[in-house]
Amino acid sequence: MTTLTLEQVSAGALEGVNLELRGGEIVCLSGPSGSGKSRLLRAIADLDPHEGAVQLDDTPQGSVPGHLWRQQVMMVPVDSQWWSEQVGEHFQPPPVGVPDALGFPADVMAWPVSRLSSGERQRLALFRALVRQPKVLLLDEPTANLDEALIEQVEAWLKAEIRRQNLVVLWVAHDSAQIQRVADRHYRLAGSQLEAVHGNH
Ligand SMILES: Nc1ncnc2c1ncn2[C@@H]1O[C@H](COP(=O)(O)OP(=O)(O)OP(=O)(O)O)[C@@H](O)[C@H]1O
Repeated sequence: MTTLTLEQVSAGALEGVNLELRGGEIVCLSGPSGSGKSRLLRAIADLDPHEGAVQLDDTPQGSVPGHLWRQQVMMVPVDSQWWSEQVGEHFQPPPVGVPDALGFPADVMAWPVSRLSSGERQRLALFRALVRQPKVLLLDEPTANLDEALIEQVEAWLKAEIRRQNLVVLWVAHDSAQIQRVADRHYRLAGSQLEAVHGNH
């Protein structure tokens, strides 16, 4: 089973974070705006400098070039990046189909990226990350741009894929109802520390 280990990680205001995350388990992170949730995800993805050690199974983060690390430890930011004109050009090889839960018609791969709404971009960015089969998914508010009807549908799909692919998942969420539905563990950022939240989230 995949394990991601954080030992004495300090990034921004956060200090000395120790965490062990296991495949197939969803760990939610919450905390006030600006408390450092995205910054912690970026540190784990080797996108921001930090102190302390991050290790994926036996591989220390520093022993692998950043782009190769991120193939395994993949972050899906709230605002995803798109670099080609057509949606399908971001998927190599093109997927056989798009899961129904994401709510797209069959021709979505032929759509120009410029027509995508923020919610469509977010759903396609999640799909793009999952088809690349990383070992770790760092999800920054993955349903932030979705309407009520889609939130639970996308959540359920994500949850099923995470279990099926045994992914290690850190999921930043603000909505306590969502945390209740998806989290196996929940930590809140409080000042410079991560605080475990037990029972009723
Ligand atoms: N590269 C950086 N250098 C210096 N400060 C930064 C950097 N990136 C983020 N910050 C600051 O660190 C703090 C935490 O930012 P972060 O984006 O992690 O917050 P967040 O908890 O994800 O907030 P939100 O819920 O609003 O997205 C903020 O005050 C931000 O301005």
